This record gives sequence, structure tokens and C-alpha cells, in this order.
Amino acid sequence: MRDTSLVYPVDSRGRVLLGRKKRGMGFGKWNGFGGKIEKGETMRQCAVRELREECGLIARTQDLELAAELYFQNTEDPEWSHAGIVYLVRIWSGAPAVSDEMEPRWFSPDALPFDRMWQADCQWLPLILKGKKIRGVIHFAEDGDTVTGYEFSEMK
Ligand SMILES: COc1nc(N)nc2c1ncn2[C@H]1C[C@H](O)[C@@H](COP(=O)(O)OP(=O)(O)OP(=O)(O)O)O1
Repeated sequence: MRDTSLVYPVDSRGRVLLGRKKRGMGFGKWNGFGGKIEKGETMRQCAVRELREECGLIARTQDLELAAELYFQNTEDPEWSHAGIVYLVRIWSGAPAVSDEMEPRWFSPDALPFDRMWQADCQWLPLILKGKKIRGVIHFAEDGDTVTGYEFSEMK
């Protein structure tokens, strides 16, 4: 799969904007906003475009804060494996709006809906929301959903 961006808007109260995926990969799960990189784009341009398309927020590439470089690995299905480059953003214009892909909602960082998110999110999302920058690999079973292991390290 092409590499992907993943953006988590954080407001002045520390709340995190998640979107419930209405179609495609991760259907029904709450996640950050993002998608596959397109030809000719940088990952930051991809992140800004997907954020706008999926929830209407308009951010500038320079306001994205790199928070994690993840690799979602499926040894049974190498075509599925892909990177997820994760950003936080605190500056934007516009207001969250429902799109055909995502239904956005603000969450307190202490009450994230991990039981309805990708399985490994509970391992790394709290770390980046506390200001850590991480690099890691998350290993998935053949079903592309069950997590079989992970390794994270802090980025300098
Ligand atoms: C596998 O583990 C994952 N965990 C998390 N938290 N997020 C993930 C995982 N795998 C992918 N993602 C993210 C990365 C992207 O933000 C989306 C997937 O992108 P999508 O398939 O929706 O890409 P689009 O380009 O928007 O899709 P279309 O081709 O349908 O336009 O999930």
C-alpha cells in the first residue's frame, strides 16, 4: 500500500479531534485524519489535503508537528504494509464538519475510545499526546486488524 499520513488536531483545551471512518480501510473505527500519499506530493502536503477533505479543517504544512513515524507491517501480506506518518496540529482555520469519509468529534485525551480504534493506538497515541516523538513498527496478523507485536523508540 502507498504510505499514509495521519493528523490529530489538538485544541487549546487539549482535546483531540478524531473522526469515525464511514467507509474503506478502518471502517467504523475512530482515527486521526489522513490517507494515502499521491504522486508529486510531500507527506505534509498529503496530510494537509486529507485533513481538509475529511473534516474541513485548513492547516498549513509548517504548522504540522511531526509526532511519530510508524510502520504498519503485515509479513503475511507485504502489499498491505505501509508507513503512517503522524502529525499533531494546533493551528488551523475552519471548523470540523462531517464529510463523506469521516464523522468528527472532540475527545478528552483521558477518554479516547480505544475499544473502537485500531488496536495498537492505545500504545502510542497517549505517548505523542504527552509530547513524545516516536518511531515504531506495529506487526499485524494476516487479517490486517489483529496486532501481534510492536516496538517503539523515542525519536531525537
Ligand atoms: C493499521 O494500523 C493503523 N492504525 C491507525 N491508527 N491508522 C491507520 C492504520 N493503517 C492505516 N491508518 C490510517 C492512515 C490513513 O490516515 C488512513 C487510511 O487511509 P485511506 O485508506 O482512507 O486513504 P485514502 O487515500 O483517504 O483512501 P481512498 O483511497 O479511499 O481515497 O488510516
